[in-house]
Amino acid sequence: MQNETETPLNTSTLVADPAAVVLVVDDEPSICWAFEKMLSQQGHQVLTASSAEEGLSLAEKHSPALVLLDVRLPKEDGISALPKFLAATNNAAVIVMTAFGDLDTAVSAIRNGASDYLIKPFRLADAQRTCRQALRSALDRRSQPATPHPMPSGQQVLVGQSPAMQQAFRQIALVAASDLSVLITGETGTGKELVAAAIHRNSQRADKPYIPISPVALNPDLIESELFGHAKGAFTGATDDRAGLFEQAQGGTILLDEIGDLPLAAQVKLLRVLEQGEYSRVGDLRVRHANVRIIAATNCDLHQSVQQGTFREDLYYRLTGVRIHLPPLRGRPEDIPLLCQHFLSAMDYPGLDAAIDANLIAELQSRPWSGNVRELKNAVQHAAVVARGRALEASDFPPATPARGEALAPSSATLTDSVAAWATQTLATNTQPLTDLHARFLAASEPALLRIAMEYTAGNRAKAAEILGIHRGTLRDRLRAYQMDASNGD
Ligand SMILES: Nc1ncnc2c1ncn2[C@@H]1O[C@H](COP(=O)(O)OP(=O)(O)OP(=O)(O)O)[C@@H](O)[C@H]1O
Repeated sequence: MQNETETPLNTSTLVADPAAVVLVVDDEPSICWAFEKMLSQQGHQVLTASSAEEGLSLAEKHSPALVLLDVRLPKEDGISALPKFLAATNNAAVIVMTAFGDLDTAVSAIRNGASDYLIKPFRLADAQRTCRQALRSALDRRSQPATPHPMPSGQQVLVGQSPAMQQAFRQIALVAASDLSVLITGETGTGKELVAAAIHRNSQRADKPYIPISPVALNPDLIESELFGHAKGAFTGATDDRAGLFEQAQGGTILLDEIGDLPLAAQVKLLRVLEQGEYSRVGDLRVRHANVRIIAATNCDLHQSVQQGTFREDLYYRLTGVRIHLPPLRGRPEDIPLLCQHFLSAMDYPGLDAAIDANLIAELQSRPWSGNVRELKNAVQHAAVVARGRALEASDFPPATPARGEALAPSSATLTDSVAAWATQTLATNTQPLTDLHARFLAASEPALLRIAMEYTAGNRAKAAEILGIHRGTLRDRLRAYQMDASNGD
């Protein structure tokens, strides 16, 4: 991006635009940085990714309104990934970024559904104008009535034949018809967000906005303002009145993902919305009416959070009235063949019927899938790329990740011996019959593992969670449970 000759930014007019989630996919860190700075100054939430694959998983999770997509990316290029971004987002605007002389690519990108393109190197002022126009038309499109009960795109279809998933489907159908708030529980990657989207899509609010919000992705100092809006002068930097996400979702549905991460002050406001259908912007006493259905999701034990004082008890009981639980994938192996077919068919994999044989299915069903359906989806996509059109084999799949708890599985004789000695001694020294040996083992061994991961990442929880292969919220809960949460977070 060229910065020297640009016209000055007119931020006073920009802050009036509604805040949106913007995704920048570029392997040049300087480009990501420049967009992040420019767009976050305008109040947008900016996510960045250095590859199409990483970008797609963020797009699926956060449904950005605008995607800035570079053409030249390390693995899959931007042009071939474009349809996937369009499918993974709800009518996002996609701006394709190309190098000089690559105009033909840009033109074909527009033909394939991109909203606009930018030719590198570009001036900041041009980029700003293009982003603004694209965002406006995307937000307009999103707020316009959609076709009633649109067919879900391949990305949004919930697949499952196990009794547990059939039960979940029944519950979705029942609650969709009502306007009740719902709590969706389940381990990471079990499909909670898909369920929330399905409830919205099948409800009377289907033609109104559906806004998934992840409190951990919001600036903790501004979270109340992001959710409920603020009045001009409410705090330093509040230069204008601003509507929050609840206002943008008016008439529609909000998904509060990882609800356990919501700060206590925002929990109070949320309870008021749930009980009285009212809220006020930060710094503004005027009572506003919220016509929004609230769906919450969590992969942690909210009841434990209540006991630890980090989650309000009244809110807990208000939310747990209707609960849909998604069991882990290892508890419903009969869903694995169907899911594999589904993910391969979404990739238009040739010879679908013969692509996976019974032996391979049995091998996949024996894996622990601690990342659940998300891990299976990534593994199938990985295997399909390696197999390049032939029938898939076990060796095409990435190695199985260890089961929870098995992460501590001994890799050396010394560790094995220590675990065996510990278990023998614990059993021998207990006078009462034991019923919680596994929990005791975790409590004895897990703190050391967490401490090392936290030290290794200099206290950065997001990185530590990545290394451990667990969700950030889970790590936070464990650190809290072991009273190891004095560090700064991320
Ligand atoms: N039953 C299913 N059928 C088809 N795809 C699924 C199913 N369950 C999950 N997926 C896919 O797995 C991925 C993870 O799903 P999702 O984001 O809904 O999980 P989650 O439980 O909300 O995870 P997290 O707690 O980490 O936010 C998505 O790509 C989703 O499309």
